[in-house]
Amino acid sequence: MCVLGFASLVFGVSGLRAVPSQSLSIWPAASDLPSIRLPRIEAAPMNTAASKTKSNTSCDLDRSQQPAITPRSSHASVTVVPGGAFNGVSGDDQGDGGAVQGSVRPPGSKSLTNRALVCAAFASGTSRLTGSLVSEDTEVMIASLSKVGVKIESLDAGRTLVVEGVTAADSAGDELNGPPIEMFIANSGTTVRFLTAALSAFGGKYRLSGVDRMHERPIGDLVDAISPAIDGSITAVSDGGCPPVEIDAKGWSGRSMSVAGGVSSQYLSGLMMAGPIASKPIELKITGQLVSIPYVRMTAKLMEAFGGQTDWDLEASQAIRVSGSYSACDYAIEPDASAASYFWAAAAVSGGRVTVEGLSEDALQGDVGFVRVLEQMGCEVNATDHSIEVVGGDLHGVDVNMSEISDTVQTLAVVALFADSPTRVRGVAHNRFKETDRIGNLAIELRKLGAQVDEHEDGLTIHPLPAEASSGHGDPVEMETYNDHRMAMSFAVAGLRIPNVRILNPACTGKTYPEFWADLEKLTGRPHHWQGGLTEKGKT
Ligand SMILES: O=C(O)C1=C[C@@H](OP(=O)(O)O)[C@@H](O)[C@H](O)C1
Ligand SMILES: C=C(OP(=O)(O)O)C(=O)O
Repeated sequence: MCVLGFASLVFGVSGLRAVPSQSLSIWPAASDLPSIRLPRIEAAPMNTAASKTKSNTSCDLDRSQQPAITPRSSHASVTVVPGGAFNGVSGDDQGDGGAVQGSVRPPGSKSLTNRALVCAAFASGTSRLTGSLVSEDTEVMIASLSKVGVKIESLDAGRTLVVEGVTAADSAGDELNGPPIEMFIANSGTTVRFLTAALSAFGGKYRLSGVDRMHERPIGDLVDAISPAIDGSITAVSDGGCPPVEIDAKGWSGRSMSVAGGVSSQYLSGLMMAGPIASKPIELKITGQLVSIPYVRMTAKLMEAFGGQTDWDLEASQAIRVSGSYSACDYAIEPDASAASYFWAAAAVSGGRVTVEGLSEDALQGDVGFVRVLEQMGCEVNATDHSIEVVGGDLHGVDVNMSEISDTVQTLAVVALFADSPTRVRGVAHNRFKETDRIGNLAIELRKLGAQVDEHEDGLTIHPLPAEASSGHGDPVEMETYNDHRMAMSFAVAGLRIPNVRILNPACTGKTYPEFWADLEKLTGRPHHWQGGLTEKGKT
């Protein structure tokens, strides 16, 4: 049965450079994490007790041993043009230098597109996914699924995907004697984690590899969860339990698995989505605290739309039972809420007013909760059942656990620069394992703007930018993006307020939002300044 539900969700709320060498633990103490029940995100006033973490992970990365971060893919840079009441221009002015005002509809959600692709790929029948994201992360998912025999037709410039699923009968049994099917998953965490689970359940011989950074991002806990249940073998090849992943299997023979939740929720989501592909009910036990919980609820809702069933009571038993099988579905994908955070932040830092269309507070994506943090900081939030508007106000620092909305930490850190008191971000130790170290490298870059930023094991304290720093620097400040789309998009928000913020490798937004720069230009009504030969394709 196809359920197009937008169920309500309670908020819980690379240039070449050696990374600093330090030991890293990523297992936050229970006291530092949100309770397993989804709380509404409450950003407390600053100055609550500092958090503690303990080291207890099989996925520690010895960063002194890591290769250098992937080089920048382009030598271009972009400087967005500041504006707003804070730069001597009335907040009511439109156009050049004015506060950011307007509305925008971001492209489809990466998380929903890649989930819907997996469920549709292993469903009986033909699904139609509308509002899909067209970006690197979805392209590598589509290319990989196509290699398993899934037929995916792209209409409307990729925004509609017609997916003809494969079933267990089509499983790649023949390939078991031949070489593995090679899949390139770039730096897409959702793709490698979802497919590792799904393909091991489906059966066949596969090798999933990506860019250098992907080979530093942990997947060992997922491989460890699958190993005892697999009829065959599964290996994470790189040191510390990181991709490439090699699978040689006839599917899953076990029915119960245990997975650690503290490094990434994508492991659990992957196992959940793989359950119906394994064609028999399974039970998943979560060990330790679970990060990014709203994504797991999103997984359950998405699966439901395609006929997968999940029965879970995280609070009582930390266990999820998965059953059912997938059947084709027409599914409408929400705009991306993490992408929306940059536009809401643009209103916050420029004293403007921005409406994001196509999202409501009932969205499946927990990142819509970002607006409630902005509200705690002093912004006004006006939500309807199809849009969320943020109106800038006087900004105050907050103390907030962002474990549930960790993709918006960089956005919030930039907004925090313009508050009148410090902001403490907690609960995001796992952010060190994303496209780059989103704690350490974020602190390095924000300091370039003149901010005092304290790095903690589980987050950051961002102190307000001194007045002289927010009025700009004579020379451009070059902001490294580490090939991390969210660094680039967040620094664009800083550039809306601070003159001469030059963002390197802007094309890295292509991971989830190739049209970001064009959409921001449209919203601000003023062209950015491009340097260094970025092509029109790169720009848009
Ligand atoms: O399941 C998903 O779609 C995602 C889960 C989150 O990862 P973690 O669970 O690793 O925090 C998030 O950062 C990522 O962008 C998308
Ligand atoms: C962490 C992210 O992506 P992923 O883990 O899917 O690569 C992200 O998009 O911010």
